[in-house]
This record gives sequence, structure tokens and C-alpha cells, in this order.
Amino acid sequence: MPEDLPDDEEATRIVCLVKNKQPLGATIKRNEITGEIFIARVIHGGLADRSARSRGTIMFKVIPITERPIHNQTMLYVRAMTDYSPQQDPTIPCADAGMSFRRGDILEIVDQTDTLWWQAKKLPSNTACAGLIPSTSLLKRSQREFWWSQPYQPHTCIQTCTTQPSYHTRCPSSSCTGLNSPYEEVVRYQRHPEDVHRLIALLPSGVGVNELRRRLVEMNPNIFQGPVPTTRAPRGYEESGREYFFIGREVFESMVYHNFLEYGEYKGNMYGTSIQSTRDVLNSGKICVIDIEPNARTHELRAYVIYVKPPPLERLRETRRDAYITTNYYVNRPFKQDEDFQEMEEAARKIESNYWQFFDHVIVNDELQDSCVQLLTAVMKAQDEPQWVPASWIRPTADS
Ligand SMILES: Nc1ncnc2c1ncn2[C@@H]1O[C@H](COP(=O)(O)OP(=O)(O)OP(=O)(O)O)[C@@H](O)[C@H]1O
Repeated sequence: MPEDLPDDEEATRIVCLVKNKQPLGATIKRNEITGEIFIARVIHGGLADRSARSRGTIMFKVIPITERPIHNQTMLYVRAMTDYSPQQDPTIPCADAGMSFRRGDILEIVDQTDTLWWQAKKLPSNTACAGLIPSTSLLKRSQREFWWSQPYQPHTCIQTCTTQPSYHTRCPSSSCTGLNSPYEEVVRYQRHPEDVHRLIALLPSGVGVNELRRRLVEMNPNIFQGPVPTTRAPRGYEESGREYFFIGREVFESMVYHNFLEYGEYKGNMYGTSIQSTRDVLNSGKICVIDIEPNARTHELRAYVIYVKPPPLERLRETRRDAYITTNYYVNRPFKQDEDFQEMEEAARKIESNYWQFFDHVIVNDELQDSCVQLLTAVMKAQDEPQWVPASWIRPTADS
């Protein structure tokens, strides 16, 4: 458009879009009063965006509006804290232009011009074309509407926090508040070789985290250490300070209030994560590997969280044939095929539905040897490769 166009000249531009099998990459809107149809948005990187000229099959006459909307094109990366499917959203302006995502996906927000519908790409992305996703304010509004439409349940929030009733932890606000932020801003973080290692947290208890951690430490005790205090009796092969710090209940209780990030009871024994012993291991230059319960994700820990998932039932039966567990009543007893495995699967379902978005990596603990290799690879990646971490870890905000 020439800069010096006289005011009385009609400012029009002919835009030709080459339509092939791809979607046009633009949405249109009709003015309810005048009936005029105009382009509501052009999808970032889509066909319309990329078509500079064509031998035209489709011709739009585009009349620029006098007041241009303020463009907010700053790149923003977020982790989705909720699932979204445009096909099930009746409010989306154009479902075909929408982009579905799952909790935990990393999204690159490429356009926030519209306050309700942002444009984003799911990472890693090999497509130039962005898709429409609801903005934070739109999602919060729908959450609020949903919340108000529910029957009054005064204890919903408290129940969410106590799905592992024996654990007393600092609850992450995201799992306790009624209205959660649907996106968490993240930044790419690369550990400097001279910085302390990233803390590795394995969860949950019961699927073999102790066995995996033990093997990792045993493989190279000069690199790895797992400093979780427990009141459980050591098993034959275990050594205090290696798998756990084995301490008495009285000592444990005296440490609880001022030195623990989380603590709790699992199958009759007390376990905890001590801030100081974690820091001591990291400051000694080792890689600290701890077990946590899912609701222990806190700012102090800043852990790389690895979720250890049980394999399907038939694989559990096959792989755990010679395995033993420790329960309230027995130190070492074989798994009970139905009860124990079903309990494990049920616990995994609950954890995934509440916490999937917080996991940096998932290992299916099927063949033990494979799982150990996967764990070692993931732990080294966490130290040496860039990771997406909450932006508030790098540039703290007032409420973080
Ligand atoms: N992939 C696997 N294949 C076969 N056996 C396994 C596997 N993973 C763990 N086990 C066995 O299952 C039993 C329970 O594992 P483990 O003690 O690690 O469970 P945990 O509940 O996670 O640990 P803890 O009770 O100390 O918190 C152990 O006998 C262990 O050797």
C-alpha cells in the first residue's frame, strides 16, 4: 500500500490465495448488523499468510480497517495444564483452524492479538501453520462458568490435596485452587557445566522406584546418591546413606518440622525429603536422586521429575514373578497377583489424571534392565540438554 495515498482514495488491496488441499489459514466473520463479511484472522504460517501472489482461484477484496489492532507478537512458551479439543468446543470460531493439546504439551504462542483466541504451535513442530487455542482469560472464564454450574461441594479442593492421605506436604497451588492457570509460562534452561546438577525425583512409590534408584546408585556411587531418610528397616543389600538414611522414628520425628520438604508414611514406614541432605549431595558435586510423592513438587526442589509407570497387567504378572514387596505387615512378601497389581494400576490412573502435566519424563517399568538404561539416559539428558522449566524459576515473580 503506498504511504502517500490521498485520504479520499479508496484504499483497497487485492489479495490472491492459492487454494490447494491445505486449509486456507484464515477465518471469516460476519457483521451481525451490516451483514458484511470480513477476514477475522489470518493463521500464522498458514496458506493465507504464506501466499504472496497467485494466479488466483480465490480472490478476496480486503479493505483495511482504520484502527489497526495492537500486535502483541512477543514469543511466549507455555506448558498446557489442561487438555483441549477444538472439535468439542462449540465456542471456537472455526474448529478446523483449532489445535488440540494435552496436559504437559509445550506450546509456542505465536499470536496474542485476539484476547480470546490465540494462535499457537505444539512443540516440537514441523509445520509452519499455527492453530487456534483459547487464551488464558477465555479458559479461565469457561472454568469459572463450569465451576459455578457445579453443585456446591465445600471440600472438593481439600480432597484433591489429600489423595495420598498419609503424606503431609506443601501442596502445589495448582492442584489445590479451584481455578487454575491453564498455561504455565516456561523457558528453555540449560544447566551450566559448573552449576550443581539438577535434582532428579522419581515417583511414585510401589512401581519399583527404589529398585531403579538403588541400581543407578550402585552402578556409579561416585556420581549418584539418594539421601532420603526412612524409618523402614534396611534390606540385606541396602546401606545407610546410599539408598536411604535409615533412622529411628524418634530421630525422624525430631527432624520433621524444620528440615523436611515433605514427609509421610507409606505402608507403615516414614519417608521424607530433607532439604539439607538434598543440598549437601548436590553441593558435593553428585547427582542427587530422590523419591517423592506427586504432590511434593515445590519451588525449593526444582526437580526433574521422572514418572515411573507400571506396564500393562500381563507384563506386571510376568516381570514381578520373583519380586518382593514390603508392606505394613510383611518385610518381604511376593506380590499378590490381583490385589497388588490392580492397586498399582489404580494408583497410576489417579496420579496420571492429577499430575501428568508436571512430569518431565515417563519410564514404563517393564523389563528392569531396559528401565535402568532408560533412567540413566534420562538423568544424563536432564543434566546436559536444555529443558523447559517454569519461567518463575529463572525470573521469580512476586508470588513465586
Ligand atoms: N521392572 C521390574 N521387574 C521385576 N521386578 C521389579 C521391577 N521393578 C521393581 N521390581 C521389584 O519389585 C519389588 C518392589 O520394588 P521396590 O522396592 O523398588 O518398590 P517401591 O515400592 O517403589 O520401593 P519402596 O517400597 O522402597 O518405596 C522389588 O522386589 C523389586 O526388585
